[in-house]
Amino acid sequence: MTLKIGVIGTGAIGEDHIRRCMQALSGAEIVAVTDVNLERAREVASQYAPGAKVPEDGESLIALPEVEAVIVTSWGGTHARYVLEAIRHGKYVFCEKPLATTAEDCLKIVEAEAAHGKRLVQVGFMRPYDAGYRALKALIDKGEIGEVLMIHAAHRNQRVGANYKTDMGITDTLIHELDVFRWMLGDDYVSAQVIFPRRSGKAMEHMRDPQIVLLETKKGIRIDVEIFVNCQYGYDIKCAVVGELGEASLPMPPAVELRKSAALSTEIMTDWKERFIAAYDVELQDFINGVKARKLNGATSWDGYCASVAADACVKAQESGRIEPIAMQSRPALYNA
Ligand SMILES: NC(=O)C1=CN([C@@H]2O[C@H](COP(=O)(O)OP(=O)(O)OC[C@H]3O[C@@H](n4cnc5c(N)ncnc54)[C@H](O)[C@@H]3O)[C@@H](O)[C@H]2O)C=CC1
Ligand SMILES: O=C1[C@@H](O)[C@H](O)[C@@H](O)[C@H](O)[C@H]1O
Repeated sequence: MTLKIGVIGTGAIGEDHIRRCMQALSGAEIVAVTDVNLERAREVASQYAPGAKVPEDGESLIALPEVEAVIVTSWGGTHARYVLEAIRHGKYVFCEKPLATTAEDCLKIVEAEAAHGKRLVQVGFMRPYDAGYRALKALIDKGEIGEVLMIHAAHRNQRVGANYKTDMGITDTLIHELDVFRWMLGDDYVSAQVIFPRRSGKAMEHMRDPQIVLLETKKGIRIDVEIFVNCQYGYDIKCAVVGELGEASLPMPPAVELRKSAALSTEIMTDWKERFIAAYDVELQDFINGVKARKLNGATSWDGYCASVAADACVKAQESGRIEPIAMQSRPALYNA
């Protein structure tokens, strides 16, 4: 059986997921696409999914009887309304991160899904599907470095556009770390602080970049994450986990070592699409298989909510300069492992 999917939002990652479903993965086809920019939706459909319908808005797409599952890749602020609408129709939905831009909206989704009584939502946190992070978690779980004490991490983008604001360093960028560390450590956050080092002259005038986020978990693990979204040289994701017995680091993606002119060099990627291409493939194939098996495996609405609560505290900490507490509601039984 081929799973019939509709996609809302045909920008950068929407287009890439449509290509992925139509050309790289198996068992699914894109039968409808839409975007507030309908011209863009038609262009993407004609390139990758020529037979797809182009309804005038996301709600109409979700209501189409042939659409069995929905992928939401519109701007973050629009996610909640589409995810809630998909749940109302009892349809499976893959929502790109963030699940919603406020913890309050994430909680509405959690409550709607819990009321429905079974999982319908998978959040597009792809790092738990990345081979490097999986290897790192496996090593930690085996006890190779003993109890984890600290994490030193960095999330660097080459540059960002004019619409990117300082708080997006948290809600759009750090949100990946907020999710992946919960998954890797099986732990939750209790507080956050944000420190601003000297501002890079390469950042747009309206934004403060870089920033350092300090997190503390329930177990007392301390995490520092550098967010630097105009680092100029490449897309660089680093993560070193320090335990009682040693340190384990996220591997770099494989790259040829070049020895030339008395120098040894390896290429650094510049684009998230390439850096995590395999993880996105595995993640979406798992969603397709999960819908068919009526059992989703990837990040839950609860994970989306937890990341968002932590993100809200970090944004507050950006403004207050203080250590801000992070407290979750109690977890509905639907999300118990
Ligand atoms: N998992 C990951 O690594 C990544 C996730 N993302 C997430 O994917 C989402 C989209 O990001 P990009 O593709 O980079 O942005 P983008 O700006 O390239 O594309 C977003 C598209 O959504 C459309 N759109 C906006 N509001 C809409 C609405 N109400 N209904 C229908 N379409 C609407 C826009 O016209 C645009 O074409 C964001 O939430 C972003 O955080 C983006 C990049 C990587
Ligand atoms: O999700 C992503 C973007 O939306 C975000 O803007 C980037 O900072 C991240 O590296 C990328 O993975």
